[in-house]
Amino acid sequence: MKIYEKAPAKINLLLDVLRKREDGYHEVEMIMTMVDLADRLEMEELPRDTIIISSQVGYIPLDEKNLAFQAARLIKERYDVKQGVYIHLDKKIPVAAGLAGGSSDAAAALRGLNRLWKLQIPEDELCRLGAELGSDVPFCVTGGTAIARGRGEVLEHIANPPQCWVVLAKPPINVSTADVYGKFRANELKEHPSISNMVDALERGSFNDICDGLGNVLENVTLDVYPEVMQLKESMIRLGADGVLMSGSGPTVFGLVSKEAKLPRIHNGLRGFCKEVYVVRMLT
Ligand SMILES: C[C@@](CO)(OP(=O)(O)O)[C@H](O)COP(=O)(O)OP(=O)(O)OC[C@H]1O[C@@H](n2ccc(N)nc2=O)[C@H](O)[C@@H]1O
Ligand SMILES: Nc1ncnc2c1ncn2[C@@H]1O[C@H](COP(=O)(O)OP(=O)(O)O)[C@@H](O)[C@H]1O
Repeated sequence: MKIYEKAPAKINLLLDVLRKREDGYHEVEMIMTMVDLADRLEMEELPRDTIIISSQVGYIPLDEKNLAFQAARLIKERYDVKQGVYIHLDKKIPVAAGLAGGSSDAAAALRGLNRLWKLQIPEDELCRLGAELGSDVPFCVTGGTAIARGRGEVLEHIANPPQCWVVLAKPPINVSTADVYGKFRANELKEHPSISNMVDALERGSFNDICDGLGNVLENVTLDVYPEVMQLKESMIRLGADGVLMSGSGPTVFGLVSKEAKLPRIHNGLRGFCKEVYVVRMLT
């Protein structure tokens, strides 16, 4: 039997860092939501005790470094599953982009294998397993829109944003999340974006207030190293996007757009100097 799972990309509408913790991670407060740009996982049981990963792209690891591999290994170990699995990853989400592609693949593997092997693991337990694989994985297990606290794994679900267009532009650089957090200095931060304003804007479904409330304290770290990310932000604003922000640790910049008629200008304007531009819907 073959089963399929979608693994959508996330964006951070808000990302605040409160402090560095003793365990090396940073205490965060983020608001995350999903967009309709997704990898697709095909999973098939194998009779022998093995995990095989394949993908149509050549630039991701296919061995135990792959997060979908790690998800399968974790479920097999914890639930004493003797069968193996073949997982094909149809990658559409750009890699090391701040869009949680690897985390979402891991989450989709957890959900899919739970179904394939009829394990009946409840969602909160899948989230706990996910947290062992990465800070963003629990959110990718549940999807929706959530405030993420702790190192990202403590979730509180809130209202989805109103439907709108999301333009994603990824410059041709790969950013390491660990490097960005490593360069971040919490004590040099002058301003924190307001979580409560954003939650309020989401609850009221106010597109304009959501655009006004966007904020990411990691932006300046990445912008310092890669000025092209700043250029991309400025271009998106100039071309008419209503709200613009870097997602996660970057380098992808997203623009929220309410009017479809604005999209061709933004899309064509960006494609002039950025090859990877995607126009998608919010996943609500
Ligand atoms: C920045 C964010 C925002 O959503 O996303 P991305 O830009 O990676 O998509 C996340 O916090 C990334 O989550 P994730 O990519 O799952 O991180 P992990 O694998 O757990 O951690 C990678 C490394 O980032 C640092 N890290 C991560 C999370 C956190 N709260 N504090 C940290 O300091 C640690 O150095 C860790 O070794
Ligand atoms: N299934 C996967 N898809 C993409 N990248 C993966 C996967 N598994 C492991 N990785 C590794 O994880 C790193 C971070 O990738 P990704 O999750 O796409 O980025 P980000 O943390 O910026 O959201 C990449 O450098 C890649 O080598």
